[in-house]
Amino acid sequence: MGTSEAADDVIACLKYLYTTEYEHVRPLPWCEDLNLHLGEGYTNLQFKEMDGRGHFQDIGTIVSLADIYGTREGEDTQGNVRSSVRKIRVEGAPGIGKSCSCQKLAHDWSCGKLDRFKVVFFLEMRHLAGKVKYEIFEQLLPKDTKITPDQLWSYIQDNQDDVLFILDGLDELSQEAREVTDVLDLIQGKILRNCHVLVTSRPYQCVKDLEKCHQFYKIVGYSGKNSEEFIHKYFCKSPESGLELVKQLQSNSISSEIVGNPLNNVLICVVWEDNNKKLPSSKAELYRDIVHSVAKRFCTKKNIQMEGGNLPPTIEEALRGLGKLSLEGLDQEQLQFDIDEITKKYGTTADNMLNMGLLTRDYSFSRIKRTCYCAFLHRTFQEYMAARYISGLVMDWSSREQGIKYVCHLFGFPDGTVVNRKLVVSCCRFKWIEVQNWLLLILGENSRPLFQRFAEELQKAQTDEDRDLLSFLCIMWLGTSCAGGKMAEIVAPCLSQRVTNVLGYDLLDFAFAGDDCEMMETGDIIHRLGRHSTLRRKSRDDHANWFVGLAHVLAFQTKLSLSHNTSVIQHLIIDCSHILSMQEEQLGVLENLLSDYNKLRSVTLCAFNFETPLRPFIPRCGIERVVIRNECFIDHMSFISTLKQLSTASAIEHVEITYTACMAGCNLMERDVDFTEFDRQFADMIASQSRLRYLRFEVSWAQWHPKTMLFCNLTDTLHRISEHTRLEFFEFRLPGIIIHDETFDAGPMVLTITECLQKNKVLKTLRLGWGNCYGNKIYMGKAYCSDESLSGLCAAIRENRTLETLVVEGLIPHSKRKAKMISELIRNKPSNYKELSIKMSESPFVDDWESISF
Ligand SMILES: Nc1ncnc2c1ncn2[C@@H]1O[C@H](COP(=O)(O)OP(=O)(O)OP(=O)(O)O)[C@@H](O)[C@H]1O
Repeated sequence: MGTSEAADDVIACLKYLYTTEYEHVRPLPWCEDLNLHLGEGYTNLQFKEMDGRGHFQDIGTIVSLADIYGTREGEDTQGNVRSSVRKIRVEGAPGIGKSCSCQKLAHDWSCGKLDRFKVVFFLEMRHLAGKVKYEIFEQLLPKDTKITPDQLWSYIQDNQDDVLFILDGLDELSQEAREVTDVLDLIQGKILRNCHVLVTSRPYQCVKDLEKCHQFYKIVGYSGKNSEEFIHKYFCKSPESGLELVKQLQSNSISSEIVGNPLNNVLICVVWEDNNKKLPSSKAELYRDIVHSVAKRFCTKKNIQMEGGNLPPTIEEALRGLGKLSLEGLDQEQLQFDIDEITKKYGTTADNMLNMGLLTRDYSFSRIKRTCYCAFLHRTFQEYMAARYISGLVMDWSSREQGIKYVCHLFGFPDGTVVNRKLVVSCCRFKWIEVQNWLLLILGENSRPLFQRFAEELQKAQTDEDRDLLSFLCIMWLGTSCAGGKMAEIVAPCLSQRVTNVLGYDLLDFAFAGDDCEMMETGDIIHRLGRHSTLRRKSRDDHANWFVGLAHVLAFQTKLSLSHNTSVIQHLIIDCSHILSMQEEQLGVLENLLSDYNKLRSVTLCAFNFETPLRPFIPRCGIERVVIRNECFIDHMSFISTLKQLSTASAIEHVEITYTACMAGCNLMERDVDFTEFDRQFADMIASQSRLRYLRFEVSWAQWHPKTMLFCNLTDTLHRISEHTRLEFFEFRLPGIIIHDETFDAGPMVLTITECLQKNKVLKTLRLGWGNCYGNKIYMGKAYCSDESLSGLCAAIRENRTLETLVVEGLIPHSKRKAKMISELIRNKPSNYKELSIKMSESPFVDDWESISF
């Protein structure tokens, strides 16, 4: 057989190898049955190319490494660039897809997609032990190849421009191999200088070996779209699973950068599948599995023996080292580490720490004073590793005490007295928020000592402010913990009877404001501001967790018998705007618990807006007092729904509803609003709450649609009040000038108030007010009522013996005769009245209403 025929045979063998063996990737090398088909599963990665000034630029269009050659091929026909670029360097973080891309390149060639090259040799550097000439045979060719290494070598020498060497993982080339191999000569063009070489390595490793390469690419992983695409490909046999996982990932706080790493992405798919199509119950389990798989992958790569599923002690030691490094780094706000220092400090463990795959290397930004450092694949990994390290200390008897001390310190409960609790806990929250959250997830029931400490501090709290803050924190942390239900048993008995998520300040804001910014450098402030804005999002999670924690506490306290003499939550003050950050399911749990919780006496709902359901917070039994303070615009339907919900609660004694702003009727969608419905609902609520003693409704600012005039009509409501046997206080206040041409007959209202005063024998305070007040005058609109009606009302007022306060503003239109009647009444007010006032309304348009005939 001649050399050329033999070379054809080699080419055929290589193609066969790449189309068969390299057709699949094994993401978990120890798991033989997990083989992903490259042709179907390969997902586009994002690449960047370094420009002449040392900056990486987006190159957008390249889809796989084959495109690098595709592009240059095109250029060749026009400008002969083809000959100048022969050595290409590709870098990327661990698991980012370097090997996979190389495999794809070889596979593409074998399928005829890259016939610009006659021969492609794909060599894995970690298996390289000698000269390239022999390694080709060792790694790629069958034993009975019909060509000798020398013959093949001379063929390569003769066809250099048609030969591509793909050299994967130069960073994995062993020291022994380095001493004997000529692969570096090949990369540096010292041999076969016209051959094409594409060499990959982890970032900034083997820099000297690669500095002469003509082009430099960096793989930056999946875009959000790519990562979803991969998930769909992974689940191509059950597309609905893919959709479900994508949805779960979107609602989970798993960082998109983490899913952007193809290895992490595939691990998430594997873990999700193994876990009955659920993301592990906690993020901590997911990270635990990812870290474990990365470490196992390293063992397989390095031929380090494992016992069963357990990691060998050297690897556990390296993971502990990484945890300590993470923790110390976070303490110093350090995300990058000097490699030399790690090697000095961690001795023999350093090698495994650096190469396991959790750290990636990079250079400092400075081009003048370059140092090589390493960093975790993502900050979240660093935070997770720090928490993993501390929880490791807590769970090991020999280091437990030290671990617990660490934990308490991180949560802002150090040994010794704390002078400014608010400052200490908020600064710790600011600095350690993620580690705190991880710890609560990893420790589970092992966080008992921490919650015991919270309970002690709660008992020691001196002021209401301290108690509110500590209760808020405890409840929020119960909601974060994966053993929140159990831990609630420890803290619940020490919580005060009044709990609230309204602190008057945001913990994370407070810590920021508490820092001495003048002492910080500008860069530091900018960095902190950036971090601060991400933390703002976290603060929403804090409130969502508070609701979850509250559910744990209520579940525990519901089980307590009434005779149990521990203190239970009786008063809730809730900023409802945070409900929006809660998930539907969590809200359902809370609603169920609250509806069965009969120990609640009062609930105050603040900043309630029409998107927030009120229902979950009004227990069906036991509640005595409901206060709603809303600062948002609210529509008519929400008024109605609030009243309906109040009607269904049993035995309420006190209801206060205050809206700072109201848009009723303004909304174009509400043109056909029937405001008599409002009166009906108000009346129903009063009728169904037989124990009601106090009812107050106030809107302090409103814009009205002309139809709102009907809002003045409270006849049904007043009928119910006249029959009520307990109601002592009723106040109704509605502002707004009614600008329209229709008139309002106030007669029926005046008549109903009259009847109410005649019939009711319990009411002590009745305040009714409409219209806006400017100076001493009240402007309402074109109302009308006869003098006879007013005279009847005056008589009823004189005869009523129970009322102590009566104020009616804006309802009765101004006229001289009416003014006289009223001043007479006031002058001779019966002795039971402490306050008696009837203010008439003026019209903004018409001076003398008497002149208008009806
Ligand atoms: N483009 C891709 N499409 C689909 N899956 C991919 C892709 N890139 C990587 N993967 C998946 O991620 C796993 C890890 O990728 P790969 O081994 O190529 O990473 P690497 O960058 O070579 O990592 P290391 O530096 O640790 O060797 C692969 O086994 C594969 O399952």
